[in-house]
Amino acid sequence: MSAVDAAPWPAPAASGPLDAVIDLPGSKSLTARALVAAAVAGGPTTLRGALRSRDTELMRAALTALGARFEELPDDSGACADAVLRVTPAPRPFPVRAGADGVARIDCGLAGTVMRFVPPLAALADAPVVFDGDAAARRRPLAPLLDALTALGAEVGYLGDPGFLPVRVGPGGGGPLRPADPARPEAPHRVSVDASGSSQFLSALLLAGCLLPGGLAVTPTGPVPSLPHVAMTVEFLRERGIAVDEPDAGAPVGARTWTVHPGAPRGGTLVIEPDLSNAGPFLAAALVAGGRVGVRHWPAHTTQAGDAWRWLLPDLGGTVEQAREADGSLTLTAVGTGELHGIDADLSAVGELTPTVAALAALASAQGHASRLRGIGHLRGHETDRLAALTTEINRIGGTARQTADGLEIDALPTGVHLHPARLRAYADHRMATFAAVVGLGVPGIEVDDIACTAKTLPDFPALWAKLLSDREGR
Ligand SMILES: O=C(O)C1=C[C@@H](OP(=O)(O)O)[C@@H](O)[C@H](O)C1
Ligand SMILES: C=C(OP(=O)(O)O)C(=O)O
Repeated sequence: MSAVDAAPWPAPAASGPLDAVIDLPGSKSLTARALVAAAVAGGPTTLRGALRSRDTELMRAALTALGARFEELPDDSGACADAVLRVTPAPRPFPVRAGADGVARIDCGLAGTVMRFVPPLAALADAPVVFDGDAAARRRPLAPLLDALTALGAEVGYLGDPGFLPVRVGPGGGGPLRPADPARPEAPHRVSVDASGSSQFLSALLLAGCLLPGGLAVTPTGPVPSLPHVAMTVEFLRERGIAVDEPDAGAPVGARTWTVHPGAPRGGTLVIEPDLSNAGPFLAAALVAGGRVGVRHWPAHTTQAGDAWRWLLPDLGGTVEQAREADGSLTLTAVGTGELHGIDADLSAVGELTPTVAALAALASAQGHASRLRGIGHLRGHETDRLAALTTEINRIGGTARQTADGLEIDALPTGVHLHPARLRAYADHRMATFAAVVGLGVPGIEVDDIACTAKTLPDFPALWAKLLSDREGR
């Protein structure tokens, strides 16, 4: 039985103002970087608060196939229910573990982080690896990264459609492992990449770049979306002792070069922040239902895209408060009245927040407000074509949405026209499933065909959502 054959999930409608405070598991993006850095580090790493979800389990399996070891320890802090992981880094070159048929395989599932961050490591392994994933992963862009690896001397062989999974990646003649210039061993390797389809191509090269003799200088040939995620990669490497030179923000596109210097990231203990992108649907719930929803342990400084909720939610009709708890941590609380505003926003830097923003915008359209979401053409290459999916699902419930070249427009509905119940499709996309959950708060009778796909980054979503709605005492 496939997930969509399972019984649809009835999205609960709001029955009154909320008053909840929640703890969320660790950030998917920070956990992915932490697992990769720990797997190639100069010594063992202990990770606290690491996310356990489909994406991060696949990342662990991928890095295990390249020789890293992961051991779960009992959580002695009592502070969080997430895994405490002890990571023993892989020796180099990474010793590839082949299956019974002599072929080493890595399953990427639908995880952009696995399908982008791990192939550069396979170029530094002792044998080729075959990467494949879900049917939807075979449609996600990969060619610019693989072209960059080929330019660095790796072996890349397409096993299906050129430019897509499945693909075999190996060290070739050892290209990336040799100095770029034998006469100047300190000189970095240099490569260009078109990262306009995904910032993950740039992050992937930077994460592996410190392992190349001389390091790696990467020049994107076009615009780069999701720049906070690149900043996250850079900050992450620097915190682990790797020097990274960043280009001037004002430098022209095509002339901006990120240079990562050689070295092994430091091991040690690392605490992962809660996932602020996954905080979005919960905070949005306060705007739809009215009342208050707090998220504990909001970081005071962060590179996570989800920190943008602090300005996005006020634009959409809510207010945001931050309070310091007795233990010194921050709780961020969204406060709403049920009255929503439309929004006209460039979301290129925070594209993964779009489905939640679109849910609020769709509900705002039934209160007479139009919205325009711009700068997010690259969402066509996410877990599903999110611009197509959001348009279809908003129109399915009686809204009026259309795609533009780089985003979405949602028209204000005439007075007296309401959104109506429907069974919404998730397209195997965790954020389309949570889009539907937020819509369902405001439109009684919404069902979701596949709520289980939220396990990609937030396995407990249905239970957390139920608690959000029942927890009237909150604190
Ligand atoms: O590096 C990362 O962890 C991510 C980068 C972004 O990818 P895109 O630049 O492809 O949007 C983001 O949307 C994705 O959810 C996670
Ligand atoms: C785009 C996303 O994921 P991925 O890491 O698979 O690219 C996302 O989580 O919104």
